[in-house]
Amino acid sequence: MTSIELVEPGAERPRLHAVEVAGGSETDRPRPVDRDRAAAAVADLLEALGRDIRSPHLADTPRRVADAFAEMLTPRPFAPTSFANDEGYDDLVVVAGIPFDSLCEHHLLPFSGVAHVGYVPGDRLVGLSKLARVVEHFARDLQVQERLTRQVVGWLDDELDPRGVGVVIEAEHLCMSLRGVQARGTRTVTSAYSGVVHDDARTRAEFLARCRAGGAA
Ligand SMILES: Nc1nc2c(ncn2[C@@H]2O[C@H](COP(=O)(O)OP(=O)(O)OP(=O)(O)O)[C@@H](O)[C@H]2O)c(=O)[nH]1
Ligand SMILES: [Zn+2]
Repeated sequence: MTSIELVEPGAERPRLHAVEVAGGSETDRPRPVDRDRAAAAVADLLEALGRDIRSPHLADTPRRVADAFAEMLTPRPFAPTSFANDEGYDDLVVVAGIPFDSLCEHHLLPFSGVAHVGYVPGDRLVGLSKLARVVEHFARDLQVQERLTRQVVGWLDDELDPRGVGVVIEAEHLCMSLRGVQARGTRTVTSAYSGVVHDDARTRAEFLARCRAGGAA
């Protein structure tokens, strides 16, 4: 079982084993946030954008922005505890409507929405809150929605060895609504499945029905 040490916002990012399983590697591992350097870069950015960084209104802005990004890129630590499935529960467990915020790796703008996470247990169950915590763990990174979706599936497969996993994520990307195409209100829906949720159409349909019951369209 993986355990996560306590970290300060902006300290070296804790990595769950599934990151390596689901596509990352030691070479992609982010370095700790250097807040002084980040603040200096924000000051440069403001100047490049034609703003007067000597203005008293902007005096603390570089530091605030550096702190905000450090916070948004640092998940809260958690211990992904699991326990024996003594009763032999063999149906879907679904936590629907888990709210999350992430940062698009293309524009550094937020994308936010809900994740629906389900699995069919094997020998182990996981604490329900951990399904929300693992979404946050992978969301607090520079992301694309497809990778986030697959990382949550990979983590559950790796951690629990369940009979199957399903994850659906619905989000609005501010880079699509505030700028560029300015398609306000559009939602991107991604999904990833493994095991019986992938292979068995009835199990997948039941998972999607429970997602809808939990708020999915
Ligand atoms: N597949 C995927 N694309 C994303 C995600 N977040 C943002 N994007 C897209 O990434 C693309 C980047 O496209 P580029 O053409 O390089 O950048 P751009 O000129 O800013 O594109 P526009 O947004 O169309 O103005 C855009 O189409 C975004 O909508 C994501 O999570 N998944
Ligand atoms: Zn974007």
